Amino acid sequence: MSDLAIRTEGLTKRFGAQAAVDGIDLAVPQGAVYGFLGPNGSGKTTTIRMLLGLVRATDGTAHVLGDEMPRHLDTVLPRVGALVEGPAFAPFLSGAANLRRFDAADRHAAPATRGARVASALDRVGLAHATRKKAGAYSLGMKQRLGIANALLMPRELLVLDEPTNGLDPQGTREVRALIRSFAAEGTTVFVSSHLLAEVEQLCTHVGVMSAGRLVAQGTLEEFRRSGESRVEVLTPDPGRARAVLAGLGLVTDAAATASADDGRGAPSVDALVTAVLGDDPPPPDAIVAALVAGDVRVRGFAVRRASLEQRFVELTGEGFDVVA
Ligand SMILES: Nc1ncnc2c1ncn2[C@@H]1O[C@H](COP(=O)(O)OP(=O)(O)OP(=O)(O)O)[C@@H](O)[C@H]1O
Repeated sequence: MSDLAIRTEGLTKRFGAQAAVDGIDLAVPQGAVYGFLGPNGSGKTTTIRMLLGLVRATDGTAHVLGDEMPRHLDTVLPRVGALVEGPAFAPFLSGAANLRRFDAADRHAAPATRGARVASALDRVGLAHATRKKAGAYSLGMKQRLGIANALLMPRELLVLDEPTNGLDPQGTREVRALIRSFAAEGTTVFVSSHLLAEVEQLCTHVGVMSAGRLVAQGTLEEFRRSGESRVEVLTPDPGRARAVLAGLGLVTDAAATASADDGRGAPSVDALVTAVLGDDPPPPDAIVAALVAGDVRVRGFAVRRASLEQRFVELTGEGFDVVA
């Protein structure tokens, strides 16, 4: 199982009677950009805190980079860069001075190379121009990038980022996303939590969906796309016959949305939209069209549509997502 950067089994955290995280089995492949998606309060931050050894699990196990946490905290954490709830920067110190302080607190960081490390981390996140500026005068996006620079002071195999674009304006958001992509391009595994579906869709190779403390789905983004229901849509002035043909193909048609002039050949025809769910092993679209035509259905429009990721997540969590990019 060494190909997993993060693996948990039955990981659970209870606060009193409430299970904030309820027996989750995470599997984060090495090299993945894993989007940990869920509405507010679904248990993402608590999970991340357990992974990093910031809070003890009530039950279950967590392995990070192959070693059990928190037992191997001392050897695992130096290999992990983390951004959790924004680090507390001293507002009156410059960005560079803040990073030097954090670097000095890391006993694995050689003091002789500190200046170079800090300069290169700031450069990496695009803050080279603002090294002397006080952190208190940074924009929110700059502060977040300083937080990421802090996570990058040492070479990391895994980055764990808790809502890294939260509160950022569109420009800051774009910058942080571009950074995450560049880490991924270098082969760093990234575990990033988000309540933004569009963000996960744009950034991630894998996704895990949390709902009320449970991991309700997990897999590649592509698997998610495919797991949503597909529907066939037929625009026709002959909805009755179209329904009969689709039913004959074993497809379950949706209730008619609109009444329409049906099957009256010669009568002024009104197009109706007939839709049906494509099940597990549907006939190919061309066979559906052929069957419709053979069944005397005048096909004026035809489409096969897959449920959007948003519809899929709503199905899974019973909650709407904030879809703003
Ligand atoms: N220290 C704590 N004591 C009691 N309850 C807590 C504590 N920390 C978290 N919780 C509860 O656990 C649940 C999960 O919270 P968590 O912060 O992990 O969710 P989240 O998905 O990260 O949400 P958000 O995006 O709002 O941070 C919430 O109901 C929260 O109130």
